[in-house]
Amino acid sequence: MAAPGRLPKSIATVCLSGALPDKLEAASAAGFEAVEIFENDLLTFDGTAADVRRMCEDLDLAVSIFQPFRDFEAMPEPQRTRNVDRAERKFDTMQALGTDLVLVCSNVQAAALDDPSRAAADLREMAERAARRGLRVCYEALAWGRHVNRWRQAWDIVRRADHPALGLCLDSFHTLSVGDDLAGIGVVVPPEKVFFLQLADAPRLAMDPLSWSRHHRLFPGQGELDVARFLRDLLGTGWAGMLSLEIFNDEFRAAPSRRIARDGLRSLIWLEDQVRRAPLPDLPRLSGIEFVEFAVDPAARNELGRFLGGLGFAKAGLHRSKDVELWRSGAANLVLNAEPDSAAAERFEQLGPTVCAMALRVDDPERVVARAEALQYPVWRERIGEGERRIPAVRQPDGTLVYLVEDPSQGAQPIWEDDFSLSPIADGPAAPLGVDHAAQAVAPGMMDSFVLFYRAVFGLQPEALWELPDPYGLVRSRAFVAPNGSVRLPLNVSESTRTGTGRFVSALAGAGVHHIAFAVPDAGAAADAAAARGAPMLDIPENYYEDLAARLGLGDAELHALQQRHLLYDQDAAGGVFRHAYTRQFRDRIFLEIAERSGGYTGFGAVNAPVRMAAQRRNARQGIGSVPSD
Ligand SMILES: O=C(O)c1ccc(O)c(O)c1
Ligand SMILES: [Mg+2]
Repeated sequence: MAAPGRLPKSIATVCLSGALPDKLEAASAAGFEAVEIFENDLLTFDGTAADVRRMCEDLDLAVSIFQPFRDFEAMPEPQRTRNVDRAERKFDTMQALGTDLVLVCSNVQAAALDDPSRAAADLREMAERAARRGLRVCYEALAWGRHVNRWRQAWDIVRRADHPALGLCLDSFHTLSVGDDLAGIGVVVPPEKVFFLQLADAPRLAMDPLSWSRHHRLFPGQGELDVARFLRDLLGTGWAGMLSLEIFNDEFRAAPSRRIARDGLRSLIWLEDQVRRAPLPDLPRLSGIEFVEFAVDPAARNELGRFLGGLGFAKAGLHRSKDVELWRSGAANLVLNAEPDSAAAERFEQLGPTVCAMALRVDDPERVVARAEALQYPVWRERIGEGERRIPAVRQPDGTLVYLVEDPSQGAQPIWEDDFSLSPIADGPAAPLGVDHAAQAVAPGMMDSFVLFYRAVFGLQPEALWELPDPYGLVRSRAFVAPNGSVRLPLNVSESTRTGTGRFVSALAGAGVHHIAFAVPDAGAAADAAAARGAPMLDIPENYYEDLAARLGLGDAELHALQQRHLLYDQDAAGGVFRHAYTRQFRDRIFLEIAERSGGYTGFGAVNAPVRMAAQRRNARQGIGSVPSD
């Protein structure tokens, strides 16, 4: 039974990959109370409807609905009579399945009559036949229905049919995709006549609703439709039924069903918070990336230390009880973790030197932990030594850790002082003000899991998607940004295994941070200092600067100053300017950036990414900057 406030939750089998038993197990393991049995999943199952019913019973799952029943209403004879026979046969199936509800979606046939009273009469007859067996029918307007494609039209027909066993099915996608909403629904539809509710989000795409719906639906919170408002409008009528997810998505169909099912449940928990039905602990107030942590062993640490030294990083502290070093430049912190028998060691054993974690500064770490746990994200607490601070972490969808540390600028004792013996270091010119952003490569099909994670746990907003041409394929990039701009996390994904992103993902069997940008007050001075230290900076071709001059009309002196330092440049419409430069790669797996923002620039220099990616490939071919990997 659902807790007070919470509503029971269901998921359509069509959302999940695998054979029907896999789908049911995944739904049950995630904690759903019910499943929509999608007819195709039954047709392709090698067993009877009664077998499905038993499986569901064993898994503690109710069958919330059987669907879809297509092209039923307002057909001319002889299809009309045939449809009634077809309905009786599906009622048999429903009874064997143990569900009392069937979904009829609006007719898409060219032969369908544009006659609401005929549609009403047909549905009334179906409802009457259903009622004789104790069954019920609900009617859904598909956004591409031949004559019925809005919920108000579907309601008009249900109202005319006037049968207690006939009600409405609402589906957020069909309503929101055509620019409609549920405003005012309470005035016309009694809440008890909404028999079923399907929830789906989607990205905004310029596409016909049918293709959009069949391939690109997402869980609530993963897309751009206002599903929360949709649900709020319905709850406002006093309706309190089951929340059911119905997502047709090509990536979901290919992904492990357990991850997708769990994301589905999380999306509904998040949505219940959005509509204040079952509030979660408040979102954190974020104030930056406190550190990025590398998994190393002593040898890799030496090599990585030399690489970091090029940007002015130096050892600034030693952990009191573990083989962990703090490297620092200005206000940017990097942790090099060689402690055996730790989460870092586990990652090092498998993947060699890589970023294994990052830490976000938040107002109250324990509240974030409570929020993450309520959303069923795993929480990690490393063992600690006497007198040391326990830093909790949440696991990202790829298994890497996000530590949560209290913001030292808000009066909290910096974690470094409890756990490290610190040795002061002298900062060079234009030392970092902090970590500007940390970019991650994610495996294809994982992006939407991250969208939900960052939005639901941290309240990060996904920015628009960039499509960046790498010499060997396309990289799609999307940044997640805190509302106050203090945390920026770009995520990159590539279907091609030959792009920089794709190679990183396959080499590292998943995902991780592959690029850390440090905010500097003056990119020119920082680049000069890096050059003086012999940092391996990425060469940028002359053509880039010629294009810059043509595109943005920069003066010769400014252009020369950029070119000399391998600096890239971008500006936005409001006059914000971005100057940045990259190092070559460390072992083909991580590179660093110095980044100067001015005039309120909020982007990442995405226009320059193709130039950077091509330069990285050129450098890699020339055998520079990429020490052979282990
Ligand atoms: O795409 C479809 O055909 C389809 C079927 C059933 C639904 O509930 C739906 O929203 C869409
Ligand atoms: Mg639907």
